[in-house]
Amino acid sequence: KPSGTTASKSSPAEVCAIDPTAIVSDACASYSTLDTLNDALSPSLKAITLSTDFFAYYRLNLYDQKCSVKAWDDETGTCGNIACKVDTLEDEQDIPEIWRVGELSKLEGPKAEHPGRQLQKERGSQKPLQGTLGENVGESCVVEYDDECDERDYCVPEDESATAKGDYVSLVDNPERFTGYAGMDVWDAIYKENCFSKESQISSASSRGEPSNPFQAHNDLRNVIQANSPSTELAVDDECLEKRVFHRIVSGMHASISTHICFDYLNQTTGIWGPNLQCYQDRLATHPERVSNLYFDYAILLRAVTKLRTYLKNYTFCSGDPSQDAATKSKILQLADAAASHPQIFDENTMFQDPDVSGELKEDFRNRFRNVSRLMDCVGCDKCRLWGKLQTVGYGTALKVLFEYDELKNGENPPLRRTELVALVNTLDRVSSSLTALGRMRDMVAKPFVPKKAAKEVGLPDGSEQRAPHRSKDRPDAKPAIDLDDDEEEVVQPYQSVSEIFFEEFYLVWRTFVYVLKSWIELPGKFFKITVFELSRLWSFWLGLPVAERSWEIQWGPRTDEL
Ligand SMILES: Cc1cc2nc3c(=O)[nH]c(=O)nc-3n(C[C@H](O)[C@H](O)[C@H](O)COP(=O)(O)OP(=O)(O)OC[C@H]3O[C@@H](n4cnc5c(N)ncnc54)[C@H](O)[C@@H]3O)c2cc1C
Repeated sequence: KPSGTTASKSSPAEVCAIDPTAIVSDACASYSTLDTLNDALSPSLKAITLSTDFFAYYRLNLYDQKCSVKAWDDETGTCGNIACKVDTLEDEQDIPEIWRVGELSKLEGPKAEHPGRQLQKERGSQKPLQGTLGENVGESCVVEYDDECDERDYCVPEDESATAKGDYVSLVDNPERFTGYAGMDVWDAIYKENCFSKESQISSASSRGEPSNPFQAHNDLRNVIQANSPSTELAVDDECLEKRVFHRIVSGMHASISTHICFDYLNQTTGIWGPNLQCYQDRLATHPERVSNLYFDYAILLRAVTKLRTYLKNYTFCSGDPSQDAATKSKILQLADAAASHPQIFDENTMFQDPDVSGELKEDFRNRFRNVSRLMDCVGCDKCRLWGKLQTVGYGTALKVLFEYDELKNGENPPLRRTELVALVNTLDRVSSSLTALGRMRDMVAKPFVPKKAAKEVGLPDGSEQRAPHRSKDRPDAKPAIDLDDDEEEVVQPYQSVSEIFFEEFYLVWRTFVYVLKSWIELPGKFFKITVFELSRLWSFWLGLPVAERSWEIQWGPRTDEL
């Protein structure tokens, strides 16, 4: 297959037209490589996010920050209008009670208020939260002491006026899933807001007296994006490159949220939680560029965690609890080591190359992430806001690590707060879960064998069938659901007769046979094309002409589901 290609736009009937062997644009790995990596790493990631106090709780100002976008565009004054745009949240009163935010998306897990400095002093370091998160929680691993936001951060400064900076929430007990919240206007504001006008780019370049090619870094980025832009959603033009790069990250985050919504969906008629394949088709399968952006996000997040390996070796996870500290450290280092043992999946050195513009681009990113984080305060659903805020901090931290950190140095790197580390690892876990969920939903569409009644229960369109949902044991709503985070979940086995099993196996053997036969038939032609291509490259080289990039590569055979 030619490297650097992704799928063309798929028809609604297709599952997902992304070619697994294609390289994810901007990253250095193919879709199937990232899938394999995710399969290998997700158990250790789960062990970290589910079972360490340090990574299972998060501190944020969830309720006290007003939806305000004032700072984002003081000069034009348009921010007020965009702020108004998100006031559809007020309209939730029109929604039937059962669908209101208060009903569906209230935080169910333990919460604790962050103690102010004075209270912390009085309570001492062992029980600063006084058991409010549960008696078994190592509070010294959870509490973060107030510090100031560094100017170099991609983070959002918390509300300085608040006496206590935020609440602690359990991420394990507040899973990201369908809430019924309609956030289209917030997404719209997020995508619209982050664009720099062409004029500002040109003026910034001309003020430096650069007549030609002032945007080498922009062009580098544009080239890699252009190589793999399968749809109009990521259409490449010359006007706003920063927006497009930023867009990939946000769109990947959006795709991840959509995946969790579709995978853990509440069927309004039956009250059953489970995958909604129509939702998957509508929001993901028919938009390969969104899926591509999700993979891109996985690559940058994992690369950031890998880059922190040395830093994590010297990090103190919870003062005063050496055993927890050691356990947490060993788990996160195991993940970083395992990730580092694979070839690099993302090369941040291809970005921000030009010393003349890289400072501005980084500043742009920082400002945009702050703006997006501020927009998260406009999300009118507690749980969505929790995960939205966490994930923007997670991506901001990844960018900070990728572009501000030097792997070989330690003391000179900018400080990393506990919340940033927790957000980064949990954001990676969100995207990792999304890749797994996408694979499952892809399989469900591709391998239909559950009776129609069960298919209807999980929202599959008429005429389709699918696997039955898993039954989750520990959810308060205890309805059948697939829970990627629950290792002990019981799988409801779908009904399959002996003849169905036989034909399924027989069909697989047949497809394998056809595949092998076809490969042998095509082999001489492929060898001939490769020889001609290589000779033409040699010819160009000999003449001193630019040598075309190699457009073929050797790959392992397909997975069973690709046959
Ligand atoms: C920060 C945030 C967090 C949220 N968390 C949750 C949650 O946890 N649970 C929940 O049920 N709801 C959540 N929502 C709401 C949810 O994301 C959707 O807004 C809602 O389900 C309605 O979906 P939709 O299909 O109408 O379009 P939306 O997902 O709202 O998308 C709006 C428009 O954006 C475009 N678009 C969609 N996906 C992408 C993409 N990946 N890349 C580029 N463009 C895209 C499309 O043109 C689409 O019409 C959240 C919303 C926000 C803003």
